[in-house]
Amino acid sequence: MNSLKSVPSEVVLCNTSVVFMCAFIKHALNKTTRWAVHVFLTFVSVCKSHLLADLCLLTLVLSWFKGLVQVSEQQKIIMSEWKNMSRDVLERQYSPSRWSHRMSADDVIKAHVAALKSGTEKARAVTQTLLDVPYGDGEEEKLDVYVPRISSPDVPMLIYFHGGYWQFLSKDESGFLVVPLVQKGVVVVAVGYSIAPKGNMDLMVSQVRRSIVSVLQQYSHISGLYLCGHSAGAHLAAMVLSTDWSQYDISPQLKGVFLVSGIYDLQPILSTYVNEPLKMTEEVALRNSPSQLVSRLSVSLCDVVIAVAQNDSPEFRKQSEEYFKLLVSAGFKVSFEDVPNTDHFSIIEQLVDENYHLTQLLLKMMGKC
Ligand SMILES: N[C@@H](CC(=O)c1ccccc1NC=O)C(=O)O
Repeated sequence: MNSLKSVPSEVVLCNTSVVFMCAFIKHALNKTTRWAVHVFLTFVSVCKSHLLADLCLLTLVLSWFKGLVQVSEQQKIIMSEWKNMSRDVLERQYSPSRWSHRMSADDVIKAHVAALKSGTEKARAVTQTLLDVPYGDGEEEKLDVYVPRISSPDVPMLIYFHGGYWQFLSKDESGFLVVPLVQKGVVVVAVGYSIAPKGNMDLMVSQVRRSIVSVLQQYSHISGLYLCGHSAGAHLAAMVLSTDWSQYDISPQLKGVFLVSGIYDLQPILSTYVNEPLKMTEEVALRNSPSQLVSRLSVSLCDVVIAVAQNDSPEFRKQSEEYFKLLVSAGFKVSFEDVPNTDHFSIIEQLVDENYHLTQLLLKMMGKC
């Protein structure tokens, strides 16, 4: 065996600098592998064989290269799976009704609209209401307020943004979730906004933000402000969470945001039928994607719940998982609820029931359980 002395000094120097270079790059990629590199380096420095030292170096370089390829491949798969989908596949992924296990796509939508309408009629029959309160000058810039009968010093307010892919539904069938909340002393507000094709994404986002400001100006005595949204409404609620309030008269202190089966990255729907009435450009989709705005969020004490249906499509489920991870890494207090035996529609319809898991969670968030 050769002693270390017999290895030419320039070889040792060159090998060592390559090892350090690898270690540096590897450190930039993955902090945990730094320790593996340290072990290699120690091994190289103590071994007495020129051949062994070169073998170590070769192994290290090869493992780094393999790791580099694997990491970038994984990142590519995670970041852009939807980019590899054909239009047909993408449209299926973004057709929530086609993933229900309960009924056909058409029937599940009909049943959804019927459930929301009858739930809202019942809520209006048993609750004190203030309907069509304007929050702006636009025809759709109105909201419905559902008020508890018993007055209490602790009155939280829940503002609800309806779903419907920014092109269906309205506030008029968005009172279905009111009864179990109002019974516990929560004021519920259902917000109307200008759906497409009349409205566009920038307008809808501006409307929901302005609705909050207006409500807070009229109800300054509430004990806490909470938001809930379903599907497109969860997207709008998440955009409220991402608001730079410096341009507004007040800066609302949100205590909790309850997001149900939402979309947080609008890019995948750009090339689908969903975008036909919306007519979003890539720029519009990016500036209205909550997932793009997380880094700008200042972490607040606000609680966030991200709920997704067991039978939401894989793309919808992934949207929720990825937004959840982004909020966690931004430091938010956020929890993820994968709701069993639900689809995109039943996950929200069941809020009519006070014993439903999400109703209980929502009440718990508002300190009313
Ligand atoms: N094309 C969509 C339609 C849809 O999302 C929808 C239609 C009516 C009412 C609500 C809907 N989405 C719910 O949030 C689907 O396949 O479900």
